[in-house]
Amino acid sequence: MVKLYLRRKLQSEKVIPTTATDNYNLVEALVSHMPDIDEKQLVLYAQMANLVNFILQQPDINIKEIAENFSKFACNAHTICDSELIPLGTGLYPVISIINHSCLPNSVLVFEGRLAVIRAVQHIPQGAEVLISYIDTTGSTMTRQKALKEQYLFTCACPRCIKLGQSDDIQESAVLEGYRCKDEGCNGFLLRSSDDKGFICQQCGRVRDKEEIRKIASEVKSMSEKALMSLSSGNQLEAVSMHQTIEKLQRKLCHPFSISLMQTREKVLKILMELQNWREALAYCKLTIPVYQRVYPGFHPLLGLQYYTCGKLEWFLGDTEDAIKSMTKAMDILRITHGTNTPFMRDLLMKLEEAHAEASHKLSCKDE
Ligand SMILES: C[S@@+](CC[C@H](N)C(=O)[O-])C[C@H]1O[C@@H](n2cnc3c(N)ncnc32)[C@H](O)[C@@H]1O
Repeated sequence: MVKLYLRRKLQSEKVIPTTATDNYNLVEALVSHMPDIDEKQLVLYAQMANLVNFILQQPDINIKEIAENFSKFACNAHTICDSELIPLGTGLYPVISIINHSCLPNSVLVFEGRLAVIRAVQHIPQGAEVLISYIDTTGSTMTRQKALKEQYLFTCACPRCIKLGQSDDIQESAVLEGYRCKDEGCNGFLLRSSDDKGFICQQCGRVRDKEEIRKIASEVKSMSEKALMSLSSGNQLEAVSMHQTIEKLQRKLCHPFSISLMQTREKVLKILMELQNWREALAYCKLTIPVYQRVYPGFHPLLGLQYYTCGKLEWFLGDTEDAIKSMTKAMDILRITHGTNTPFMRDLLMKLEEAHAEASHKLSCKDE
C-alpha cells in the first residue's frame, strides 16, 4: 500500500511516467465491496490505513480511501508465482483485475518474472469473455463457492457451479471429499445413510460405520498436527515418515481420487525431493498423476508441471524412455500455459532434446 501511494505521488509529480497499465485511475476503478465487508474486517482495514498514513506522512492523504484500497487489494490482487507456480508474493495488476472468475476457465494467469501474462487454454470465440480461476479448482462445488464468497464476495454461477446439488455434483463431491468403500477393490463413492448411522457405497451397497470412520479421521487429525510440528522444527525424516503414515490412514479412509489424499502425497513427494530420495519421490509423483488428470482440465499448468517433475525424476533415475514420455506430455501442456520463449521453457526443451539424444545413444550401443 505504501508503494502504491508513493508511486501515485511520483507519477503526479511526473518523476516517473504514467502509462496505460500503470496509473492510479485504474486502481480507482477497481471493485472494493466495501458495503459487504463485516465490521471486524473494516476495523482491521482502518487500523492498517492509519499505519500507512503514519508511515507516509503525506498531507493530502485520505485514510478512508486507503482503507478502501485494502479492501480492493483483497479481491483484486493476485498471487505472483514463479514458473513452477511456487508463490513469491502478492501484486496488484489493475488491468488483469478486470478479468472475472470461472471454475472452468478458458485462460490462465502466469508470471514471467514480474510480468503478468494471460494465456488462452482453449479456443475463445470472438465476443466470449476471457475468464481465469481465482482459486484452486480441485475442491467440490460447495468448497469452491465458500472460498469465492469469503474472499471475493460473489456467488459463482459458472458451468460447474450451476450444477450444485444435482446428482452428478453430489457424486463428484463424494469422490473429491468423501470416504472410500469398505471393499478395497471397489471404487464406488459413499453417501450418508438415511438413518445417519453410516455411509453406503453407491456401487456395491456395502455400509461403512460412522464410528469406524470417525476413529480413522481423528487419527489422521492428530498425526497431521504432529507432522506439522516435525516439519516446522526441520525434522524432515520424522515428517516424511509421519506423512507416510497419514497417507496410509487416508488410503483406508478416503476415496482413491480424494483431494486430501492427493495433497498428502504431494507433501510426501516434496519432502522426499528435499531429502533427495528420488526413487521414492517418483513413486509418490506417479500416484498423484491420475488424480491430477481427473481434477484438472487437459491444459492446466499444474498437470503439466507434475508431468515435468515425473519426467525429471525418471531421467535422473535412468528411465530415459519414460522420462521422454513424461516430459513430452509436460511440453504439450506447458507450451500452451507458459508459452515457449522463457528460460524455464527453454530449459524443458533442452532437457527433452538431451533425453532424446541419450535414448538414441543407448539404442545404438545396444545395436553394436
Ligand atoms: C478481480 S475483480 C474482477 C473484475 C470486476 N468484475 C470488475 O468489474 O471490476 C473480482 C470481483 O469481480 C466479481 N466477479 C468476478 N468473477 C465473477 C463471477 N464469475 N461472477 C460474479 N462476479 C464475479 C466479484 O465481485 C469479485 O470480487
